[in-house]
Amino acid sequence: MSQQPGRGERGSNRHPDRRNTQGRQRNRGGHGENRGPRKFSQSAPSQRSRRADPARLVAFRVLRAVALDDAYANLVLPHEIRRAKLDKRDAAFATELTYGALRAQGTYDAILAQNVDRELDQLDPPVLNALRLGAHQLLAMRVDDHAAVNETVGLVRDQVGTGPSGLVNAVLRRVGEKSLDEWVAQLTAEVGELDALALRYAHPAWVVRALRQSLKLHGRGEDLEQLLQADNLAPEVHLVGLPGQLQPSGAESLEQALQAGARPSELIDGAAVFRGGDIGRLAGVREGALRVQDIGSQWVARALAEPAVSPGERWLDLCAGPGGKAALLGALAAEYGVHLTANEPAAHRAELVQKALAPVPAEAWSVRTGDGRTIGELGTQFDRIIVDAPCTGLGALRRRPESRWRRQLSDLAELTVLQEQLLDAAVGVLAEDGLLAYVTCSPHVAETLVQVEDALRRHSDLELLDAHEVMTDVALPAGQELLGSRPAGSSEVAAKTVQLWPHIHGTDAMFFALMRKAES
Ligand SMILES: C[S@@+](CC[C@H](N)C(=O)[O-])C[C@H]1O[C@@H](n2cnc3c(N)ncnc32)[C@H](O)[C@@H]1O
Repeated sequence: MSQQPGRGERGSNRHPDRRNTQGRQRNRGGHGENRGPRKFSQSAPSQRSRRADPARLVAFRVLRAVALDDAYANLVLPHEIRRAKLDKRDAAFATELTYGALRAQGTYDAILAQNVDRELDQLDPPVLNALRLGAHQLLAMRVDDHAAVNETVGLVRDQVGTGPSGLVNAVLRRVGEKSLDEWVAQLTAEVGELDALALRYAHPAWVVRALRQSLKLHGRGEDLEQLLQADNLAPEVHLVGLPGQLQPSGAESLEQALQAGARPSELIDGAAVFRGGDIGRLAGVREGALRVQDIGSQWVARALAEPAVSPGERWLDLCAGPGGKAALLGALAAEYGVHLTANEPAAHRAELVQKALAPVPAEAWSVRTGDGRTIGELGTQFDRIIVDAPCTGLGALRRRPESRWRRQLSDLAELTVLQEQLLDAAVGVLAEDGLLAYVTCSPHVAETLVQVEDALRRHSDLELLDAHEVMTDVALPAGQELLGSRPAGSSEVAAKTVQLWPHIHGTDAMFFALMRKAES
């Protein structure tokens, strides 16, 4: 690989919350080892590198796309890495830099604001993005200080022009004068506990508040810091081998994944955990019988689909895009001789659902492209329905580094109305004695417990089942143990529903409620 000037050792994937507490004397290892006080280049910024380092340029491009086009970093990054033809090591560096700078953006902005002589929103957006990248290298990566500053200045000269390079140089030098812990200590000296946690763990304060409330109501009030820490770690890759008589078989594909280094899930059957490695090279993934899917998602889909199925049932996935749960439900539907309708309003996402279901025998499923609120137009009653509702996604912050800063508290109002309407539409097409699963990848109380309580109030013919029991039934022993006991003194809805957590279950923070429509 090409030797990057002074980049230092890469790949620590560390985050602000997990950094050492040794202050300025930290050993950064590798050829960029830095054991003493920080050293910066003596040459003026204008005399330094004009060329942007390709890995840093990739990170810069992704941050620009996220800011300007509302792009998702996890979708843009692989494309930019391919475009720049980065080798494996540079790709890992670009990934850590991109995700780290995006995830900790709020914390870095607070630090930068201490060192810039104007409001941050008065800086050119590309300059601010470059400063965030520089801050992440200085404060959370094993990169030599002078390389972090010089390369960021070079990036700015190459991509923005020489004008702002002096400012970038000066600001980053000041940022590099303290460790992250020292900056956080300074910034949190006079703020309340919640704001201090928000800064330390790089979450917006309203998100910390929402997570704290949800943890409390689920009897885990002590866990807040652990959860915030878990949100900042890259998730492991979870795989599902689709069940049933598929060609090729999901079970065989899963076996191949295990031989390639994956380990079987301890929580549920048919799942595996893959750590480091290119999943694209697994034949099963290319052929579709082996899919990447969070184990929490698999777990709730199985909990709806496994209990006492009768052939000929009709199932509905009301919010199916991009098709993760639909693929698993479709494969189970084919196995049990039932039919799945997968509904999704966004045409491009409905296409993804079609693609996800492609390995499943076609007679077992169909896709409807339409608004879930109009599902009654089909004139069909369904025996099992999953409403995997559009939500804030606060339970999947590990996966989408930028999402915590993009989401606003005000989004909740619109989303909770939509969730309510989708639940009502689902109840309208639920057959007597039929099962309705309500799922979110958010633990926000307004999207979870409150939605279920309100739905039960609006629909007196709905009965809340014990989702805890159903999820325990489809879990392996370790999964049963991890589900644990119900929170003491919680409401009936909290006791009968399940909230998974990244720091406990290693899954997204999925919420699962199961209801049945009474026979009249
Ligand atoms: C949380 S995602 C579903 C994830 C999916 N079940 C899976 O496992 O891959 C929510 C989905 O709801 C869709 N959606 C948004 N508005 C909707 C509506 N009015 N009716 C039905 N689905 C909607 C979104 O496009 C999105 O694909």
